[in-house]
Amino acid sequence: MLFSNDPIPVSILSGSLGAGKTTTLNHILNSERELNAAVVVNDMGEVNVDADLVERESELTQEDDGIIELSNGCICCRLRGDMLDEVGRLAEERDFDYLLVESSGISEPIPVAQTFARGFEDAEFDPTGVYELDTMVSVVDAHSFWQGFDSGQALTDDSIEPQGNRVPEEALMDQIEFCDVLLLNKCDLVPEAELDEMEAVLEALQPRAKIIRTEHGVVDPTEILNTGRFDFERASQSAGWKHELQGGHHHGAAAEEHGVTSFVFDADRPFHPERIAQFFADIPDGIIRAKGFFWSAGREDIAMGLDKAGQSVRAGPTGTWIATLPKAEQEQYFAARPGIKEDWDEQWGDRGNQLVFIGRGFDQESLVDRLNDCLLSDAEMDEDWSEFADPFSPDEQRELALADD
Ligand SMILES: Nc1nc2c(ncn2[C@@H]2O[C@H](COP(=O)(O)OP(=O)(O)OP(=O)(O)O)[C@@H](O)[C@H]2O)c(=O)[nH]1
Repeated sequence: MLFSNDPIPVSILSGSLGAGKTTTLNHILNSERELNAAVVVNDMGEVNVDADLVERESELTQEDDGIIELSNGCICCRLRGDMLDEVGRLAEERDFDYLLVESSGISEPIPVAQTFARGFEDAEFDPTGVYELDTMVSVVDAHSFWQGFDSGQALTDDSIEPQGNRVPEEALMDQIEFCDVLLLNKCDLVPEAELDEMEAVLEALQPRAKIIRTEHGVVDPTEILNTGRFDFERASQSAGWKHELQGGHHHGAAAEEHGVTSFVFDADRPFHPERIAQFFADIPDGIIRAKGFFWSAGREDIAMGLDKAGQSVRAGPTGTWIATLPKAEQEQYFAARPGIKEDWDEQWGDRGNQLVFIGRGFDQESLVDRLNDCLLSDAEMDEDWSEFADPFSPDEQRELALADD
């Protein structure tokens, strides 16, 4: 039992459509009979099927406010304020000790976590001190794991309304990269050897999370409730690619055995815009994740970003080079990050390329050769860069057209 001033712990379940979130939630509710939980279920459709399933298979009912349904929208965007107002109302009554949230299959976990950890400007209710985010759980479907990274397969499904121009594989990547506990569910449908391989990939994409294999969502509730694992700063740094950029390369025996590798391409000369765009549109299938920033010749004023999740590849303007900031701001930046000046170029400052690639069974050497060929040659370094054809969008990261196989 909580004391009335203790914050109420919250566990959030994310995961793609049909991965097993509802099944897991029901398992938890049924095996923790003593747990006095309230549940928020977010469904994209008009009828909240998941809420009905939770109600039918557990002892909670919607009438006595055990379950809040948020339908026809997503709690990571349109329904963020609604969710807070609802859980604020719940907190006033305060006859429960734990809050469980099941997000919709395409929810991005970061904004949902932010809503609980830091509140949301458009909502009246401020959750800080009332709720405390305890564990972010992502449920990954082992049975459709590889297809999950295939070209927009789920986009053809009419029941899904993509968020903006985001695609489900990007949501899947977010869910893998931002969580404390990762349930690899539906393990009954996949041979052991293949599960080992998936786990090696998952570890490379997300080195911090605890990975647990499950069948029909059967997991020890202590892995999900009151774990105290969530920490916003740590979670936002936990993606494998960030780790890699910070020089934290260490893959275990499992990765090695399954040919899972990663590397950072680092160069301080600009890319030819047309050649690098072509390269991005034709990255080998083995690369599951690529991320980072780059310098496209002719765009000296802006840092370009690359974001590849499965078959989806986005590239375009993303940020600012420190070299383009006013002197006073630059000094502040240098003061805060003493190491940065080591890579500072007299003429070009911090402009350069840092791209992380994570995948399995790809030929790193040939990839690096291809990337080197995309850099400007010595002769091109002396040309007028503004004359180069530039296929990138002028103002945002956009999906690149995929090269025909
Ligand atoms: N074989 C097998 N089936 C499973 C497993 N877990 C869940 N299922 C089935 O998969 C289907 C989807 O499970 P749900 O728990 O509804 O998945 P969900 O993630 O809540 O789905 P959405 O809310 O639609 O995104 C159901 O028919 C489950 O019975 C599992 O481990 N193995």
